[in-house]
Amino acid sequence: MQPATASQPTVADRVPSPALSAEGLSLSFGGVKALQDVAMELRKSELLAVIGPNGAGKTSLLNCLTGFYRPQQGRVVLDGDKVISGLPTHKIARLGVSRTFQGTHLFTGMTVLDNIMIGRYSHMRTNLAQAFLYVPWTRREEVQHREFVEDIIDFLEITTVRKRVVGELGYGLRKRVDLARALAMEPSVLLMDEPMAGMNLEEKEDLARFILDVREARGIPIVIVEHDMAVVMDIADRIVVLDFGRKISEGTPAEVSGDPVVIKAYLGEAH
Ligand SMILES: Nc1ncnc2c1ncn2[C@@H]1O[C@H](COP(=O)(O)OP(=O)(O)OP(=O)(O)O)[C@@H](O)[C@H]1O
Repeated sequence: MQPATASQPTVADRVPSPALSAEGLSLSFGGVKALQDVAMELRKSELLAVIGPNGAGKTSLLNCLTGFYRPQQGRVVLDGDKVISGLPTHKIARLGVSRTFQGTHLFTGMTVLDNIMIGRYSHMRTNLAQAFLYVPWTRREEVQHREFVEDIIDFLEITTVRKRVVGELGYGLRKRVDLARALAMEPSVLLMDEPMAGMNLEEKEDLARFILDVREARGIPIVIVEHDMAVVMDIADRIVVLDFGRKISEGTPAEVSGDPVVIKAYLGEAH
């Protein structure tokens, strides 16, 4: 076999590095093993769902990916070469990992627009004193951030409520504002923790459409933790299945839903 030369790319050169990957993650709380040697890969532009029965470790995995939990073993790598496990959450967010939460983490007394502007904070150069004195570049910077945010507001079709206080909005719209706030951070990957929980069918269909749009129109790869199997099977490109902290299956929706190991894990939950 010929050795690879500078003019002959190797297979590794041709395969794009994953947007985000986890290698050998283990995490325990006392005697509870929340994650055991879990590996996963989020490919560029894909929508990857993480599913599993209650207590399987889905939220723990998401928390390790975003730095909320620090795994005792393993590492998380962004864009093929940036090791982010061990970094504080705000640094991980600044590097482009953005998330939405179970429920929402919005300021209910503030307007939709102001909540989304908070998502721009990590991109602002202006400090508080400069903002107070309103120096000229502060004004220019604010205009640029406003334009960016208005574009997201249009994209998520929340223009009519942009000046409304978040506390007055229904749950479906709040979740859309939460998604807008996450997008305002200009993420390179987006992680969503149970976005459909507590929604009616119409709200679920709306949000599913916007999630697909984020992936398709903005090219942002997404990890979604979700209990609603109909939604997962409909929108996911691939699925990772956890049970008792271990990865028990991985593949396309068709592969995973036909996997006897997965069926057994879910039947075990029902009985
Ligand atoms: N902060 C914590 N302290 C102690 N135990 C925890 C903590 N977080 C998670 N666990 C435990 O780790 C295990 C995995 O929990 P995790 O919340 O990650 O599962 P999950 O798959 O997201 O569950 P669910 O679908 O019910 O939200 C569970 O046994 C849980 O009780």
